[in-house]
Amino acid sequence: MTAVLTAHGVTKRFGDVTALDDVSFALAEHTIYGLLGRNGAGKTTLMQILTGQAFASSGNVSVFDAPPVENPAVLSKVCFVRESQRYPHVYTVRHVFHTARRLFANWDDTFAHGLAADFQLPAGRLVRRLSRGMLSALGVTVGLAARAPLTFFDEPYLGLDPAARQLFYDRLLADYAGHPRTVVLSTHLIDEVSDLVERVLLIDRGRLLLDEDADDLRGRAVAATGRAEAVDGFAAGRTELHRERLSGLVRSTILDGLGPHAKALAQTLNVELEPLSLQQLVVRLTVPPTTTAPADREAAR
Ligand SMILES: Nc1ncnc2c1ncn2[C@@H]1O[C@H](COP(=O)(O)OP(=O)(O)OP(=O)(O)O)[C@@H](O)[C@H]1O
Repeated sequence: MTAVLTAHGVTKRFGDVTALDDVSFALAEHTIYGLLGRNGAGKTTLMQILTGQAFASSGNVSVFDAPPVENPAVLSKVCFVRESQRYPHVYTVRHVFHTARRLFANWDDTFAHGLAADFQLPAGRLVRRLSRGMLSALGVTVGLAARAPLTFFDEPYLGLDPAARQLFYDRLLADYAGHPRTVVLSTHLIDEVSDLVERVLLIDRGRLLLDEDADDLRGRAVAATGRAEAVDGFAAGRTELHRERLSGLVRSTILDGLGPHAKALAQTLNVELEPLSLQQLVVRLTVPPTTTAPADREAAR
């Protein structure tokens, strides 16, 4: 794999809060990542450090083989789109595009104006007069048209309605096909991006819980439903993440439960198997179990 970014042992402390705890991973070129995790998990803090906007308390980051902090050569290849982006008071949408053209070597003005039209973004309007959704559309437009080799989207599309979000996903995929780059999407809308992302980084309370191929994860866990003894028989020796009772039946969430052997066993035991979506899996891995079922998060690594 050709890495565009590597992070080694990145830890970030804010007083007694450890926002990131010994996080290490690499981002490959030409890959779309989903950066997932619950509120306060550390996603924004991580992206700020990776884009040179904040210092790690310890550990190091290399972006295109150099430290990103105050490094214009590196930062010209990196685009960080976030909802809290501030613009000068007098800026219109057109001004933002002008500035982006100077900042990003691969900026495509025609693409930007095409996206603005798609999102019904008035080019002459002051940014401070845009609606929340329009501001999100502006962020997304800049992130796409910049065509930066490394682009981070920190939930910039939260203000977008479902149709506009779909437009963003469609445009991203279409443009990515012609102009492959590394994209990191931080989002809580996991089901929506589940088919888009190729690899998943899951952060839980500052620690990197998963760094895996999205396809592998999609088939990784199952919900097994049946009578308690049957489910016990199926779950024996497997990693059970969660268990609940449903009117006389037991439903157990199990990791690595979908192989041919498991399917045959489930059939014999009369246990019904249902694959978990990426979102369900992330919820199960990051929400503490409310029952006495054993939960082995380490096994998910
Ligand atoms: N400047 C700061 N000072 C103190 N604590 C901070 C600061 N920035 C972040 N934190 C804390 O660090 C932790 C991680 O925050 P971060 O914003 O990175 O989470 P997140 O995963 O992006 O959350 P969300 O999904 O809610 O946006 C939280 O506990 C947060 O309160």
